[in-house]
Amino acid sequence: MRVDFTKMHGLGNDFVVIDQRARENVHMDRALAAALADRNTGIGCDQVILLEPSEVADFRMRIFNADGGEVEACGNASRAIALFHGSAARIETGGGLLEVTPGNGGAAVAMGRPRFGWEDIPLDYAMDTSEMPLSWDGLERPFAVNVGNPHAVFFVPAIEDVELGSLGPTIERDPVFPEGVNVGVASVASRDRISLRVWERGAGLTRACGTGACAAVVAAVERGLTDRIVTVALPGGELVISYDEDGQITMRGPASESFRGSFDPADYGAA
Ligand SMILES: N[C@@H](CCC[C@H](N)C(=O)O)C(=O)O
Repeated sequence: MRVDFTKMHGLGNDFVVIDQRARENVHMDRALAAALADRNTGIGCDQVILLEPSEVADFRMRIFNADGGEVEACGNASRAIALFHGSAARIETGGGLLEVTPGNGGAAVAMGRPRFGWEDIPLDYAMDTSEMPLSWDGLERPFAVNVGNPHAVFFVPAIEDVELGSLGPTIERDPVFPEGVNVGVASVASRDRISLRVWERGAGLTRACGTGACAAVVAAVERGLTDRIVTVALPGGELVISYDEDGQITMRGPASESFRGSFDPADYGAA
């Protein structure tokens, strides 16, 4: 049995998309997702995305990180799926309902409202999430926020000076984050522009992270560092994030498709 997939991209974040809205083609689990995502022996991607029917929205999007773990949200994949679907849609995710509108070579995504409670991130114990009283090798006092998935954002003078490749995994797996965390380092260039690098939970250093961009802007606005509409420059390109007075986050940016193919799950160890 062969399973069709589409390779999609959002600013260098890349996805293997499997559409199971009409019927289930494959049972996805941690081992199969990790095997498909492997860049040496699999198709290669940052996240495997599964589309399924939904009872509460137009369809459901499931997200598996490159390590195979299933997670709640993926901003860049949301734009890619808007493009794949081809028209405006409401999408059910583990992190909440998203509204996507394709256009201008990408999409706008209404990402919902951020959550700031320590139990919502989640953290292991109560503390001020807007300035966590912790540090890791000079990276200190992150802003923790859940934008559908958990993020810790550190504001630093220069993002390229941070050893994110070694500090990222340490912070991601610190017991203070019982479900792990995505780690962002951000620098504020002006009231409407920041630069950002992200170590993604379960995927490592990626060229862009859409939810990371949302988290960084929410953190910057809440700390009074920027206005509410901010261009976020990531290694893979730019996103525009707005965080309105009502607390709603909207992400705008590009997405693309590169190729379609098929695979036999048995070649990746699936029964
Ligand atoms: N690439 C993403 C985020 C994917 C999930 C994340 N690694 C997590 O574990 O929460 C994005 O564009 O938001």
